Amino acid sequence: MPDLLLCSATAFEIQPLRDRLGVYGGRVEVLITGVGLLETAFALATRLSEGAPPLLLQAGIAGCLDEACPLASVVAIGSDGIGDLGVREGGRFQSTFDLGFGDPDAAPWQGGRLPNDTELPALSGLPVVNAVSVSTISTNADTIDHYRSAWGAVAESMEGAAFHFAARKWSRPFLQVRAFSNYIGERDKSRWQLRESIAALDRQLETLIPQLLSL
Ligand SMILES: O=C(O)c1cccc(C(=O)CC[C@H]2O[C@@H](n3cnc4c(=O)[nH]cnc43)[C@H](O)[C@@H]2O)c1
Repeated sequence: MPDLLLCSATAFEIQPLRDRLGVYGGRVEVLITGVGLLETAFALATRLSEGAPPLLLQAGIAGCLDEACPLASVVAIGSDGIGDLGVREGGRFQSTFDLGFGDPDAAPWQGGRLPNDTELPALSGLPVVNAVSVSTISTNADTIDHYRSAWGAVAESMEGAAFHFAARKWSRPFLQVRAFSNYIGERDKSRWQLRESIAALDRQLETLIPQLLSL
């Protein structure tokens, strides 16, 4: 059994680390979950039901909702949730919880959110920000404003909430780290910093993983 399960949506996002995985002598297992909440939830449930490692880490790129945060900077996620599960009607978004489906405080939910209330975000030494997970990448200004105001979101990904949900269900210490590849709503891919964000993520993982393995 490894000491740490490192998951990422795609192999590409953590390729530099995968190339040197041997340095951890079998203590770190990599799980490539696939893109999006559904694939991530299924991959994690399948893997964790075979025996959950004592520490869970998710790493990847993300969109950034705050232009004060530089691209290629790396953050730890304090809280995540599903941003687009519900209905948008008359310019107003209502979540499935708002519509009366499910209990927003039934575990692993807490107020309809999936906070990381372990010590790991703070221990990482990274800026801790809130995130929102979506199935449709945001390009609409009203939607982006809603994620900023209702969620306090600074990061947008397509898998974080599935990871927080699974980790909270299995009661394992967990940490989600994200490097900003783009500002959300930016459609000009030449302005994205994919290569730079993956390199920055890798530099953080290089110090973070030994730190987590020493806990
Ligand atoms: O083609 C596009 O417009 C496009 C926009 C955002 C992301 C992609 C990807 O193919 C990457 C998917 C991957 O990266 C994470 N990610 C990165 N930026 C964002 C974002 O602005 N909003 C949501 N997710 C983002 C995501 O977690 C995926 O795993 C293509």
